[in-house]
Amino acid sequence: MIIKNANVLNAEGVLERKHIQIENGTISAILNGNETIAEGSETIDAAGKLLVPGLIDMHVHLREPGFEHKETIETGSRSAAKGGYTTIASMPNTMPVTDSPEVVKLVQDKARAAGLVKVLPYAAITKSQQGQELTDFAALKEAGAIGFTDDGVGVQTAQMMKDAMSIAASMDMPVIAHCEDNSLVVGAPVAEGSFARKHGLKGIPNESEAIHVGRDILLAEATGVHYHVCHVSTEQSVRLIRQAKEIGIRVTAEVCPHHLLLSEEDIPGLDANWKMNPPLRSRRDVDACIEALLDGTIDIIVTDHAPHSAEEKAKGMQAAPFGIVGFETAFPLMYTKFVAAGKMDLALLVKRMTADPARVFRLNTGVLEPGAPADVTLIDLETEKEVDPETFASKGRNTPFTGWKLKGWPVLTITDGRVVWSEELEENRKNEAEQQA
Ligand SMILES: NC(=O)N[C@@H](CC(=O)O)C(=O)O
Ligand SMILES: [Zn+2]
Repeated sequence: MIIKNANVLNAEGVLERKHIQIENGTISAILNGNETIAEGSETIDAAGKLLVPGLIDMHVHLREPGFEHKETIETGSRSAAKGGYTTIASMPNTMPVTDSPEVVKLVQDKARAAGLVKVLPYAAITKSQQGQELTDFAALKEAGAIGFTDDGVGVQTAQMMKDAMSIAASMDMPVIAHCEDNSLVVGAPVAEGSFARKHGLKGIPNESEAIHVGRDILLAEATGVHYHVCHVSTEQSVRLIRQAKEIGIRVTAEVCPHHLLLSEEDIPGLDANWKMNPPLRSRRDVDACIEALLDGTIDIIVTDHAPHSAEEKAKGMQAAPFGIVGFETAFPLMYTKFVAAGKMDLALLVKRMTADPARVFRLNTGVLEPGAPADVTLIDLETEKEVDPETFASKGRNTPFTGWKLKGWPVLTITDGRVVWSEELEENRKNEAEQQA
């Protein structure tokens, strides 16, 4: 396969016209755009499109097994591919929880059957994510888990976290933490602040996140583990991570587009499509997260794709589950609101969604070079479209970004040399499904 005339970022972050040659699922050559090429059996003309390494999302919820009404591994994979992702890491808060080799294998098997993107499973730190008893780390690593996390809940006791980190360190595995001290939260659906006060709701304080970040940084220092902080949302967490990095503690961190783009002041009313954990916080927190992403304190961008059904979200701000979908809006949001708005270089945005996650989690993808897997995404930086949840490939429609006018839409996604998403492919798939019905 040849992808010709693509715009590719060079090492200096400047766009150059290139032809990408793919053989047996691998990038075999990257040729200068003015070279004439022998066209292969399959040629894709990418003229005018940006070609980047397939995007990598290290924090996603695919809901299978157990919550297939929200999403399945297949629908989640398709949503990811449509969003330009070729590698995603799935969180273990399924039912049963991904706390045994059997569930790790089930996730891998379903992902392979879907055959769209690479799904890297995380396994739970504690059995059923109850915080009481550690899982069998060795067996889970052996089964293919790439790290340990109880995402969805914080590990409440320091001793449990320290034990988890000691074992993970001894087997060279990372610990990934959802940072939340439950004693500071109790039943609050939104952040502490003006929105909570206005609507008479309990508030989630910044300390509930940052207190775990601080505790865990000390434990990471003591154990030497690679400690990765999930969905950073507070100024205080940023400060602690920055200091820890300065003194050489092995900490990395992620942030979600919604925590870079929305504050509590933007929440229009009691609509649960604006309810997620961590919650939307103050403008100061948003600004701190942006600064941290730009200066490298925060290493990577993740979506925390968290689909829920419309019925569940209709229960209202207090009762609805936390979470919003993310795959299909992440790149257009970040491109339009940061790159096109002149606040971030295109090369840095792409790096935070490809090479940086690959570096942090030691993946063999995320770069465009001969010998690398042919995981690539073509992006249209010109066409403006409105976010319309009805068009999502995800089962989830829960997004606060409905109606936003964005550019930077992925148009073609290739995993291991195979086109896994394009409009044409999608049309064909729908037609076939209709004929079968
Ligand atoms: N982020 C969310 O709001 N929800 C996630 C859990 C999580 O990532 O904490 C979910 O599983 O729904
Ligand atoms: Zn979480």
